[in-house]
Amino acid sequence: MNQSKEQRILNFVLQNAVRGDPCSVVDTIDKYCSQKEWAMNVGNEKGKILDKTVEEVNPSVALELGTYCGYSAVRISRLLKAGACLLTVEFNPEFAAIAKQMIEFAGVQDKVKLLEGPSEEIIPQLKKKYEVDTLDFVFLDHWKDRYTPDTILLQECNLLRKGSVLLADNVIFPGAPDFLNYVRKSPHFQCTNYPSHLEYMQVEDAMEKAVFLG
Ligand SMILES: O=C(NC/C=C/[C@H]1O[C@@H](Sc2ccncc2)[C@H](O)[C@@H]1O)c1cc([N+](=O)[O-])cc(O)c1O
Ligand SMILES: [Mg+2]
Repeated sequence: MNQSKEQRILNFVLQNAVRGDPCSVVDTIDKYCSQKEWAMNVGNEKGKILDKTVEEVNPSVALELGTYCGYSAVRISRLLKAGACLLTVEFNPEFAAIAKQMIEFAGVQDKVKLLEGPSEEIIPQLKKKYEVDTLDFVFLDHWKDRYTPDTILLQECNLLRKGSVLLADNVIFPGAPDFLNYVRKSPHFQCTNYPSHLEYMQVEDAMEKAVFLG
C-alpha cells in the first residue's frame, strides 16, 4: 500500500533533519515541500509572522487548531519559555500520528500536548479536562469554515482574557471571509492584517491577528 504524502514528509525529516533540533525539522519540511511535494504547512514566510507574534505574546498557554504534520507545532513550541505549553488539536488520526513523531523527533514533546479530536469537542473540555484557565495565544489553521464558530466557542467557554491573541492563517487563500467579517466587526477584537504569500507559492495570502479586548 503506497505511502501518504504526509508519511513521505515525515520520512524525509527522519532521514535528513537533526534529531532534537526544531529549526532543522522546520527547515527540512520547507525544503521537501518547496522542492518535492507541496503541502499545507504555514511555511517560512508566514512562519516568520507567526514567530514574531509568538515572541511578542510570549504565551504561557498556547492553543493550535489544525496540527496537520506538526510543522507549526514545532515552530511555535521552539519559542516557548520554560514551563509554557502548546495544546494542538488534530482530528485526523493519520495526521495526528505523523505529527506525534515529528514533535518527538524535534525534541519538543515536553512542551506540546497533541489532543486528538475535533476542535468543537475539545475546546469545551480545555478547562476541566486539560486544566486550562485562559489561553494567551491561539493559532487558527484548521478548516477555514471552523474559524468563526470556534472563535465564538472560545469566548463562550471563557477561554479568552483581555489581551488574548488569535492569529489566523489563510485569510486570503483559501480564504476565511466570514472570520474576517466577524472579528473586524466585533467590538471585542482589535484586528491587524499581515499580507504575505501562500506557502511555497507566489499566490497572495495573509494572516490576521485579532486581540481580544474582553
Ligand atoms: O485547508 C487548509 N487547511 C485545513 C487544515 C486542516 C487541518 O486541520 C484538520 S481539520 C480539524 C482539526 C481540528 N478540529 C477540527 C478540524 C485537518 O485534519 C488538517 O490537519 C489549507 C489549505 C491551503 N491551500 O492552499 O489549499 C493552504 C493552507 O495553509 C491551509 O491551511
Ligand atoms: Mg494554513
